[in-house]
Order: sequence, then C-alpha cells, then structure tokens
Amino acid sequence: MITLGVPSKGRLMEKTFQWFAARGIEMRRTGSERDYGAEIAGLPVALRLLAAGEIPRELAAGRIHLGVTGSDLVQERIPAWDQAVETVERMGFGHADLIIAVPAWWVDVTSLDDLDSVAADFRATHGHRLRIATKYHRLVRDFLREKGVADYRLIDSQGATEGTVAHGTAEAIADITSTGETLRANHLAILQDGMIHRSEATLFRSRIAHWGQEERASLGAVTDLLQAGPTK
Ligand SMILES: Nc1ncnc2c1ncn2[C@@H]1O[C@H](COP(=O)(O)OP(=O)(O)OP(=O)(O)O)[C@@H](O)[C@H]1O
Ligand SMILES: O=P(O)(O)OC[C@H]1O[C@H](OP(=O)(O)OP(=O)(O)O)[C@H](O)[C@@H]1O
Repeated sequence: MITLGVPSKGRLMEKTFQWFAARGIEMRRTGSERDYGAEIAGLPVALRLLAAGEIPRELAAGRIHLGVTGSDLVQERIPAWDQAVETVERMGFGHADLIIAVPAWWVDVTSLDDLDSVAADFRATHGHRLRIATKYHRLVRDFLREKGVADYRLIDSQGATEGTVAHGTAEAIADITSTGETLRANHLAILQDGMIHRSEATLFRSRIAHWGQEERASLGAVTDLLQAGPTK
C-alpha cells in the first residue's frame, strides 16, 4: 500500500479533494475535523491529512509516497528538491506568484539592476545592508545570486510580510501574491523582472520512499485513473 499526503486545511484542501473526486478518487474524512483521519474508497492508498507546509518534509523523508502541496513550498523546503521528489502532475489551482516588491514610491527602482544599485548605495548611506523580508530564504537567495544582486540581507518573516516595510523592519519583500491586493494595500510594487516562481498545487512522488512491487502496483492504479483525466 502507498501513502498519499494531502493538505488538512487551508486554501488547498477543498480543491484537492475536488480534483481527485473529478478523477474518480473519492477522499473521505473518517472522524472529526480535528482527528485528521481520512481514507480513499476502493484504492490501495492510505490517506494522511497534513499541513501543506509539512508535506515537502514528509516527501523528502520518504514517509509518504505521494503528496499534494504548492510547488513553492517543495522548492523552498527541500534542498536539491528534484532529486528527492518527482512532479507527477501540476493540478491547476492554488496559483500564486513568488515575487520581489519594493515601496511604490521608489519610482526609480523598477528592475533588479535598479535594486542592486540602490542596495550598493544603501549600505554606504545607512550603515547596514538593504533588508528583504521573506519566508522563502532558499528561493530568494538562489534567484538573487543568479541575477547578480549581492548587497542585501534577508530578514525572516513568517507572515504578514508585506507589513514589514511600513513598520521599518525591511526595505523590500519577497512573498507570494495572487490577486495583488495585499501588495497594493501596503503600497508595494513588484519589480518588472521580480518573478521568482509561479507556484501551483502539484502532485509530487517521493523518490526516497520505498517503491517495491506492491507500491508500484498501487501507484499504477492511481496513475491509471489520473491519466484518464477528469470525468466530471
Ligand atoms: N494568497 C494566496 N493565493 C493563492 N495561493 C496561496 C496564497 N498564499 C499562499 N498560497 C499557496 O497555498 C499553498 C499553501 O498555503 P497555505 O497558507 O494554505 O499553507 P498552510 O501551511 O496550509 O497554511 P498556514 O499558513 O495556515 O500554515 C502554498 O503553496 C502557497 O504558495
Ligand atoms: O495577492 P493576495 O491575494 O493579496 O494574497 C497574498 C497574501 O496571501 C498570503 O497571505 P495569507 O493570507 O496566507 O496570510 P499570511 O500572511 O499569514 O501568509 C500571502 O502570504 C500574502 O500575504
């Protein structure tokens, strides 16, 4: 039997259940909201309800064979992520863009080159590096290294990141956006080349989990249904 981890709450849970149901895989909670029990009728698959943010760790440890979470969380939370997991299918919901944004009144800072120039001057003027608040440390550091932006410091922000600029904790942010409402409300503007990652809910397969004959047979039963595509 294989284990499938799906979000237990938050914005991905409902659509994950609907996505699988549309492909003939009915997921059911087997207890109260709080006991996290769940099952799949008619398939040799054990279901585990987990926080979306914890599914990358469970996949990388091989404690679950399949998992649904945002691609941003997998790429942020698993070092060399594509050696630990394989993308089975991008699921078409939970779309969100991981971007870099600066104060809207920084009208001359519209690109990463502008940010790099400001960052170089910033340290000379303020005596400390330009601060970028984010919860996506790996993705932001790799992206800025690749783009040649150097003179900055990351400030950890695990929520309400857009508010850090107004509160003087940071000068810029890197966070997830979908409607852009939170950015606008906090008078922040996305850099023209500030798109770091386009995230989407994704079904991943763990390369680390045990894949014997039985597990491969279970996987085959699931992928046969997925390949048939949505039937309702
Ligand atoms: N505003 C948003 N719009 C669309 N998707 C989002 C948004 N914010 C986060 N996401 C995506 O949803 C996925 C899970 O987000 P969510 O906040 O539900 O995680 P969680 O860990 O379950 O929640 P919590 O923050 O309560 O721990 C991530 O892939 C994330 O990129
Ligand atoms: O572009 P928008 O539609 O405005 O969405 C963006 C916001 O949504 C998420 O926040 P969430 O509500 O998950 O709370 P959080 O700040 O605790 O992450 C994300 O962290 C952004 O702050």
